[in-house]
Amino acid sequence: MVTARLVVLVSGSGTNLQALLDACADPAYGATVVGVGADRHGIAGLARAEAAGVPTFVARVPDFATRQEWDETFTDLTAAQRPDLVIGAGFLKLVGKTFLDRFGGRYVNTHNALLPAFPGMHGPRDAVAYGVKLAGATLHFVDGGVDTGPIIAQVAVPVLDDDTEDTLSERIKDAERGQLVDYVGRMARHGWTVDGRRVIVG
Ligand SMILES: Nc1nc2c(c(=O)[nH]1)N[C@@H](CN(C=O)c1ccc(C(=O)N[C@@H](CCC(=O)O)C(=O)O)cc1)CN2
Ligand SMILES: NCC(=O)N[C@@H]1O[C@H](COP(=O)([O-])[O-])[C@@H](O)[C@H]1O
Repeated sequence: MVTARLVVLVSGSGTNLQALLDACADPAYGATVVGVGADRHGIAGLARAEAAGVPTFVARVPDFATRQEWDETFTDLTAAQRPDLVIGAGFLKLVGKTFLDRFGGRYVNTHNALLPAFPGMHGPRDAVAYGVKLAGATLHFVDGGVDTGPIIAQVAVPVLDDDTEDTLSERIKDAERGQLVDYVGRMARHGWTVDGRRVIVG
């Protein structure tokens, strides 16, 4: 069976990455994590990759003279792993035109809000502050905007009266990991089509 090559991008604890690593241990899943990229050193996500024997790469924005130079280097480091799909899993850098010219249409991101509500860095915090009763996670293609690309899948969780940003974030992440594993596997095994903003997997 042909297996899809995944590069996963992380900035933090990497529990979504771990869920993908665990799923990929089964050959029937149809995908393999061939590289893990980050925008910072010293994060648990990189340690998880190293523990699994997966090559890692890091490029820090402050180490480059311009954001464009960072984007070009990050693109080259990602391309070196020859990914079929790039997965943003808690990756906290907006990528630029060079990256999107290379990987647009096969860069998917999991975001911890029900888009188009609450894009950006603080989905659960914004959901609690707004007072919504349903929150969740969105798997979407990445385009040139911030969390504006075509939506692949969404999963909802309740917001409880005593929720804080942290308790809601953990409830979302529990649901988000299952959705990510389910849909990345389906995309790897069956492919997908995009018609305008509508995404059909399989
Ligand atoms: N071009 C795009 N790149 C990325 C997107 C996207 O929609 N378009 N999604 C992100 C992930 N994301 C939320 O899901 C997200 C990540 C980062 C930011 C942001 O404003 N980052 C700042 C820096 C923040 C920091 O380092 O602490 C920045 O990039 O300068 C917003 C949304 C993946 N990439
Ligand atoms: N907008 C980007 C963003 O906030 N992403 C969120 O960061 C978490 C990473 O968790 P993890 O490192 O444990 O996988 C996830 O909930 C993801 O949606």
